[in-house]
Amino acid sequence: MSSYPYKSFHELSVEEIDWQRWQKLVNTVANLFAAPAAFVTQASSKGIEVLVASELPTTHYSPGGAAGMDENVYCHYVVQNSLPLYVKNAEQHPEWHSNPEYTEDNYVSYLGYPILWPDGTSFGTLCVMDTKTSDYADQLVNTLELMSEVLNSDLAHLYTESQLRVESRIDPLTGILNRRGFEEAYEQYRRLSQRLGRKAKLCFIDLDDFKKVNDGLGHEMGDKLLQVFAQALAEVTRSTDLVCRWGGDEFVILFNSDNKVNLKQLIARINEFVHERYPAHTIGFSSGLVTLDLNQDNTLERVLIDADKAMYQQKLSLK
Ligand SMILES: Nc1nc2c(ncn2[C@@H]2O[C@H](COP(=O)(O)OP(=O)(O)OP(=O)(O)O)[C@@H](O)[C@H]2O)c(=O)[nH]1
Repeated sequence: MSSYPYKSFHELSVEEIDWQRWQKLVNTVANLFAAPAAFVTQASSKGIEVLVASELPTTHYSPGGAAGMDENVYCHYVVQNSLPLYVKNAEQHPEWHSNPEYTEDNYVSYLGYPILWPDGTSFGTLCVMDTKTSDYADQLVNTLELMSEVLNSDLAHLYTESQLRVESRIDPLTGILNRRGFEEAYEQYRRLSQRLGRKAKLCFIDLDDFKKVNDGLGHEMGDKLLQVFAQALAEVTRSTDLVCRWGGDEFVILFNSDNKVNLKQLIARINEFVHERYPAHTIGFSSGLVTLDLNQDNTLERVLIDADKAMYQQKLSLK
């Protein structure tokens, strides 16, 4: 194995972690075991990364420090097997004689419990290390297990919270951003673009006579056409563009680039995509494209009014 497949915790879009509580917990573990070091670690692409370290002068590793996959450290065993590990005296176990924690930092004793994401995948460990051999009472060992379960449940809350956050920003019918998700993403993009001096284009799209589609073909078919239309938008745009179902039969695309947008070509590609899947139906739509000057404080509201106007002009010209 070259590295753990997990993202570093700091890269996850979770903001609600109560670091102070985790710090207190780790300090308490060191205290309770009268040990020089306790840690919460995470398995990440770096290997085993220290997330929280006991705040003691005797604690050798600090947050951010990591042991690579080639280093025979205790936590690898716990993460890879999702099992606790108790080494009372590494000297008596040749398999740990190549462990730098033992050979270089003299951590001869290790007790660690796995910390798991709610889906059962490894998160990391809660562990305590000592430079003396140890013989912890069962009660103490059980306490560490209990504390690792507290961390598991913190992670479960974070997981649910971040899932909910994602779900509340996605339109359930089409799977693309909903209005709320788009508004947030637009704000982020606007701020970033102002800093980087980037430009963007925004396209507002409204399906033509969609009421007639529903009335003529039924609501279910209407839903399917909305889905395939959203798929078409996602297909013909770049992964860095934002595609949103603004509501009902209205869609918005934010083109995240300085590149020219060829609306005619885009419309043709959307039509082609839909036609390949539903040859018997065409989805007529009108679109309005505006260029955004992100150096001006262009609120989304302002931009959409302009795009909407451009679109209605097109719609009227077709009637
Ligand atoms: N099947 C389906 N229809 C929807 C959904 N959301 C909105 N609609 C329908 O989309 C239609 C939108 O109607 P209007 O806004 O009047 O627009 P239109 O009929 O497309 O007319 P123009 O915009 O003037 O071309 C309404 O009939 C809505 O019921 C949905 O989730 N599923």
